[in-house]
Amino acid sequence: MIPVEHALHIIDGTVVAEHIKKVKIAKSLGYILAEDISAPINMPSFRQSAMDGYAIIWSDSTHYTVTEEAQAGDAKHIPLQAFEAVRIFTGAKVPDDADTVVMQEHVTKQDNSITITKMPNKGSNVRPVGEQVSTGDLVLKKGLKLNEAAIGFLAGLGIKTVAVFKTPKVSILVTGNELQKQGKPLKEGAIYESNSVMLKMALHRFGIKHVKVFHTKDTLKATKKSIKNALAYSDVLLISGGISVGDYDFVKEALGKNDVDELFYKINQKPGKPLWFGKKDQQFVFALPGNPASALSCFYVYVLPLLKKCSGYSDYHLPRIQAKSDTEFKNTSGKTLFLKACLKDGTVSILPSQQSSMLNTFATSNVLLMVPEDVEIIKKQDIVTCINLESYGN
Ligand SMILES: Nc1nc2c(c(=O)[nH]1)N[C@H]1C(S)=C(S)[C@@H](COP(=O)(O)OP(=O)(O)OC[C@H]3O[C@@H](n4cnc5c(N)ncnc54)[C@H](O)[C@@H]3O)O[C@H]1N2
Ligand code: MOO
Repeated sequence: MIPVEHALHIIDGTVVAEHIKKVKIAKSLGYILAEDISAPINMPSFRQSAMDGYAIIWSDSTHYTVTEEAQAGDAKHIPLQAFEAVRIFTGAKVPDDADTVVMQEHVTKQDNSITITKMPNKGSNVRPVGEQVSTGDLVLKKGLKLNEAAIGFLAGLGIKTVAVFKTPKVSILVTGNELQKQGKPLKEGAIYESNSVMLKMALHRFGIKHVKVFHTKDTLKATKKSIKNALAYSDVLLISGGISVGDYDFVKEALGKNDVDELFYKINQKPGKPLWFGKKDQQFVFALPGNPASALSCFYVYVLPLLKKCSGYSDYHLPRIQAKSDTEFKNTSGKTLFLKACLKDGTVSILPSQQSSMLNTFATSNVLLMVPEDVEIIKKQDIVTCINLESYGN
């Protein structure tokens, strides 16, 4: 059995290959940029008016004659002399000879002449060429998570496609003869299968929408075959159940028979002690304990970071935050605990139903309170470390 920090260190040390694809920018939301982006054009690419008003050659005079009009989109060259003004609109090309735009609110107009009531500084309201970025500037760096602002910026630069990190293909393999689908009354000795739905939702929340689910009966032969089938489909395989020490827990042996190399098995933690992690070439396998709260807790602490790493994130662990506990809790297990808890206004409450079979209070948890293996008691007012379950894909 290895300590939690050791298992996390193994996840951190796992080298993942860069899988990259080109996508249209409108399909790139939420992906991590896999290339540096240099500006292909100046932005703006011409001197732009920042206001609706009048373009002039700045002088001490407040009187100007309006000679022409420049609309947004106009490309024509408009010559301008001293004491002349060009009626201009926001976004329009400022005549080459003009150096200043006066807002129309600071002007009174009589026929074709204007009087400036509030003279701006020379150069006002003219956006210079390349004010935002210049051609060739490194404007977005590889590793950035693409949000709507970044995509809007790319669109403004005229860029149509970008290279992003692919999200891994994930499949789930569910083990357990006792499992029954929803829709019919429970048979004696059976339970409704919930882990595949839960894990699928956790993957959906991260942005992995297409998840293939496999099922196997609890025999070595069937488990071995199902793992083979699931591996044929996936970059990352999540197995639920069958990883403990019972006579019908065949997952570990079946993984060995499929040449998946073990990277760790059994962590000194609760829940999730029998978590197994391994690798076959560039494919990764997590065998998650079947108890629902164990499976979900392991997903947050170990699986999600690996998925984020494969997807190009450099900061891939869920953030840890410090909070004040309002609950006393004894840790007599000598294990690191991940407790279902609710954080509000800097104070964290440990919830009831901590057993690994129970999801009822996980449903209202927004953090996992982490109790290190050597801490025997958490007292009220103690500052504790919490894993934030809400800032998921940042
Ligand atoms: N003698 C020992 N027994 C157990 C140990 C141990 O160290 N020695 N470890 C316990 C711990 S801790 C855990 S966690 C579980 C993990 O067992 P498995 O990963 O082999 O999981 P299963 O036995 O298949 O299932 C455990 C539990 O979860 C329910 N389950 C399973 N799959 C699903 C599903 N898809 N949806 C909902 N619920 C599921 C299953 O019915 C069991 O109740 O082992 C302990 N035993
Ligand atoms: O590790 Mo198990 O998840 O404690 O029940």
